[in-house]
Amino acid sequence: MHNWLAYVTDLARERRTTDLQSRFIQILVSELKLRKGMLLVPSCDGRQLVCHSSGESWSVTDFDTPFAHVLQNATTKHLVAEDIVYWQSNRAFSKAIGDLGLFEAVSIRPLIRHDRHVKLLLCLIGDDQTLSSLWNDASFLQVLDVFEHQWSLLNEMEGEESNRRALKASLTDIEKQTRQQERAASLSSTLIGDSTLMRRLREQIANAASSQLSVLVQGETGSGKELVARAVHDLSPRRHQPFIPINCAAIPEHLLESELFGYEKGAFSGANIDKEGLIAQANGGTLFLDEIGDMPMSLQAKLLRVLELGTFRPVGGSRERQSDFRLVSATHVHLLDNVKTGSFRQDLYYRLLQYPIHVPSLAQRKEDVRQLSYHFLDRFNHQHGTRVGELQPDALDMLLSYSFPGNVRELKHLIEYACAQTPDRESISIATFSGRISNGQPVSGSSNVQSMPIGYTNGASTADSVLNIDAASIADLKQALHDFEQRIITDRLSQFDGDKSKAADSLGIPRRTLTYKCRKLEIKAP
Ligand SMILES: Nc1ncnc2c1ncn2[C@@H]1O[C@H](COP(=O)(O)OP(=O)(O)OP(=O)(O)O)[C@@H](O)[C@H]1O
Repeated sequence: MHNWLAYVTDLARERRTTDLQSRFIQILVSELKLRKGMLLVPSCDGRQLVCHSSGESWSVTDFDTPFAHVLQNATTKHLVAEDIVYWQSNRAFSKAIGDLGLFEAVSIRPLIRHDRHVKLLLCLIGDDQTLSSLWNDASFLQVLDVFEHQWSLLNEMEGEESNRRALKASLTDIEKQTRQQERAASLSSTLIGDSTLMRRLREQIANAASSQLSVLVQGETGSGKELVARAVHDLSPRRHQPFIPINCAAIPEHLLESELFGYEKGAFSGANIDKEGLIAQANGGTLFLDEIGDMPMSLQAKLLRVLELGTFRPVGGSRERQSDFRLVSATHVHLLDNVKTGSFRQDLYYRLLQYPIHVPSLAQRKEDVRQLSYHFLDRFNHQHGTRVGELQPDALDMLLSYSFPGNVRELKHLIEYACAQTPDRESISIATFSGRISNGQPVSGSSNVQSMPIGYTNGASTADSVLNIDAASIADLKQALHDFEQRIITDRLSQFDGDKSKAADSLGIPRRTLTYKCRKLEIKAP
């Protein structure tokens, strides 16, 4: 005679279904001296039954175990040794049951029927007589009832709790997504363009900004890589710390190391004081290495070391320094090709590429040409206090059919050039572009002296005129210096028949620097 009711408080005390199940089976096994007891729980998709304690599972789609039948018919099965032979072809089942003794049986009972669904199976293996009388024992059936109630209650509470957690997680996800979208949208006043590609780019920037990963920005010259790098910094948690840019192509090789790492007094002749490098200055903020593809091999190894260890040593220094910076790099070359040809370290490449961002060329997003054109036109008017009107339809059409090898930078220069050619309050005509674009192609030498406005006086066309700038009419110093530099280099290149080494020598700058300037100023060698 079992005192089942003594266990009721035990069961009512459990607060989790898993604990309740274990406690229940424990009670049954010890009270009935069973060989084994299991509770089988249908998986979420209903295709499997999973044992509450061992995690073993049985498919219930093939009906090759009695479990599937009990689940389907919702009636108790009591199987003695000869019945079990029939099911022994299912290895997992026969392993779980083991060899039944002569007086042993397997009882499988469906529990907690709800909407014609069975929520649990109780499987008991033990003495045949004990098990067959169990289902007629009123006091046991009362305990079973308590167990089922308690299980349903806990299961419902756990379901609600998991729904609450899932809801909270999805709300957090939605909030995060909304925040990311707002951050991406906040870039639309600096990274102009409403094309799908531009919107996707802004989203990528917002995602990259919230991570700590190294970002590699790739894209054609003039497509906006530097703007993207800056935006990654501006949206990142480091935005109140310094953004330190350096162009690896613009600095002579022998100076690049000391620029980046700094130097200590006496490191070389002329090093009269300690000088902090850009890596140290970027501490807490972002270091932007533009034209990373031009970084010399020797420095690539040193950069990799800084990225791996977070420490570096200034030139001539003996002590390691620390700098916590986030690296953003950019290149217009296909860096993987450089890796293949051995001019760029593969390990560094993958270290830089933790978060790749590709900036689409302007030709890939022609929809943005109009918006960008008006952006540059408004900026021109604002900077020069002018009121140049809109683009005439055929002028806009010409821009839309142009291929823009120099990307957004070229469009910007074209608009500035057109504005400078257009009298105040008049609209920009197609004729203003005639010196720069013809039949959808750049006019050769269009970046030369004849076409560029300095101080917005027309007609400066020779090297001599470089010195004849109407300084009083300069309204944008940056633009004037740009044009001035462009004229000098263009003139010097034509003087040396396009020989960059000679032109660079004659101007007292390294060839690398000249090459870099030519690209930046869109100067094509004659
Ligand atoms: N989406 C854009 N919206 C507004 N201005 C842009 C956009 N993209 C580029 N620009 C402008 O175009 C010019 C060139 O951009 P930027 O210097 O970022 O290009 P880049 O890809 O870094 O060029 P390079 O390869 O020569 O270094 C800049 O004046 C920049 O402000």
